[in-house]
Amino acid sequence: MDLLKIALSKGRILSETLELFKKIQMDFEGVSEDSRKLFFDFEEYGVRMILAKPSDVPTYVEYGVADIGVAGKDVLLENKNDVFELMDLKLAQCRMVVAVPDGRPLNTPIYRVATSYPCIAEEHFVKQGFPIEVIKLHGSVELGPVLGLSDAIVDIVSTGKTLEKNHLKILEEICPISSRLIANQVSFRIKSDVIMKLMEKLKEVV
Ligand SMILES: Nc1ncnc2c1ncn2[C@@H]1O[C@H](COP(=O)(O)OP(=O)(O)OP(=O)(O)O)[C@@H](O)[C@H]1O
Ligand SMILES: O=P(O)(O)OC[C@H]1O[C@H](OP(=O)(O)OP(=O)(O)O)[C@H](O)[C@@H]1O
Repeated sequence: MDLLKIALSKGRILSETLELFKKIQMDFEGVSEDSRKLFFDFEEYGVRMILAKPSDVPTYVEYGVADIGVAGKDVLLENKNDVFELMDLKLAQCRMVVAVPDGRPLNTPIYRVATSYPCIAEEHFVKQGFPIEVIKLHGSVELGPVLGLSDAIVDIVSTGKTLEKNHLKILEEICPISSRLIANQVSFRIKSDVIMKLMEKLKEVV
């Protein structure tokens, strides 16, 4: 049987994603990062579940080793993989923002921006007509302005706690972020029946 291969993001959004599938009677029991196993077959649902690093999910889907996947809009905007974005699953809702030190006087120029999202940051400032230097960091980007590495950051904000604890404030919002269901372009055509059925069920619970 040709299983529908679904790539899910490990980490913070895995449990929410599994909960969502549970709501449509797909209980992927035993899927957990703790087991260190990275793929699971569920013949009863006709599904192979793949657990990937969040930023790699669209890559697996683009190359067709996964038919569909769940990925953050941030990853999709940054990586620009050739995949279909099918629906907003409304999980892991947060915002992509520009943040600066909270005591920063208005209109202070921004020259350097620390971020894990260099493309999103670059595009945002280019649109505004500001040439900036992007400093790529892999996490804890809030340290950029605190340590004097950068004037601003472009990063995700959810509760705002990380900004607050590091004396930063939002200067502007770039876009809202949430998890999206994506599909490989060929799989979407040849497995359209099963993918459409899955989407219909998901739409009822999202
Ligand atoms: N603070 C947050 N609140 C809600 N959603 C978030 C938050 N941070 C990230 N996300 C969303 O969850 C997705 C996965 O985030 P997660 O931190 O697990 O991945 P990651 O940054 O690639 O982690 P790591 O590099 O540690 O594996 C992101 O792509 C984003 O869409
Ligand atoms: O507004 P908050 O609720 O505080 O969430 C925002 C933080 O969450 C993410 O970081 P994460 O926890 O993934 O760690 P990281 O800095 O290592 O990416 C993001 O990069 C922010 O730092």
